[in-house]
Amino acid sequence: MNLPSLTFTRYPPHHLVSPLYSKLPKATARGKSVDSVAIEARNLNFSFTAKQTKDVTVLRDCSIRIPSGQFWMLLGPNGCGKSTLLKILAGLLIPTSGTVYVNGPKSFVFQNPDHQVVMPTVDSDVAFGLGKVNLADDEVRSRVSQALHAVGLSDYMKRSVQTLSGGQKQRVAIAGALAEACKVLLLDELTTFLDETDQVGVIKAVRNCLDTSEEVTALWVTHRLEELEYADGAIYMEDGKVVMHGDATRIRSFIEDRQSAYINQINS
Ligand SMILES: Nc1ncnc2c1ncn2[C@@H]1O[C@H](COP(=O)(O)OP(=O)(O)OP(=O)(O)O)[C@@H](O)[C@H]1O
Repeated sequence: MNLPSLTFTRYPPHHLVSPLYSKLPKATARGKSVDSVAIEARNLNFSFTAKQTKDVTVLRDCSIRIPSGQFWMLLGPNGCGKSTLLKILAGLLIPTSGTVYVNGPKSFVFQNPDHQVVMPTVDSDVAFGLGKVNLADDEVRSRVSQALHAVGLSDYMKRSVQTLSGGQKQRVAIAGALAEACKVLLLDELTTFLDETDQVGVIKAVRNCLDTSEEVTALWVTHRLEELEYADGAIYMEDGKVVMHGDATRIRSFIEDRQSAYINQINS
């Protein structure tokens, strides 16, 4: 794969970067040709520092690469470091060492749907982030309308956000990111608090955004193996390390084998 010239942020500044693993992902998905990278992290290490106790090492030498325009999922047991990795990619945490490149603008959507929406109506919430750029009213309306269409909420434009389900609120948050021409969506366990209908609605909305735009890339943290059917690729972590990286079907089988072995072990 020919890599574009990427501007990496290097942590700490003097750190020497080792080469990427050779078995990073294939550059094709769902018939799309993929010729650029949206997210790349090399040799990330991260520890939480605490005054009273020992530092907690959370990420150990993690390297990932996600091609542009693809929907990837990040899986692993509780506490393995998924959210920490996502927050580093979002720029919300600074790694102890390693390098990070994420195409911008990027947007982080949190787990709790009630933390996503800030304005009284759907259209005003989607337009909220556009307030910081100087756009004509027509352009704002057009972006809001296109973004709501992409997440399947065109008919909800004037609805009070208080009347939305959790999944609809997540979709409004995603629409807000799309209205701001977001290139990378970082999505942290969005389906955790949702019922089954809402779960499917949110994941299909993300899949649809990517299918209708070559420009948007998404990384989705989840515990639900069944969601992998929507993914172009996946990353599996354990204990702060990237254990597998690439084909979603292969990763699903790997995790299912791991779970069966664990169940057999506790039953024997
Ligand atoms: N602020 C913090 N200070 C110290 N340790 C933390 C802090 N935040 C998270 N951790 C620890 O870092 C580790 C990784 O947490 P993280 O939330 O990234 O895991 P996760 O894989 O997303 O877990 P889950 O699936 O349960 O959401 C855990 O052991 C957690 O206890």
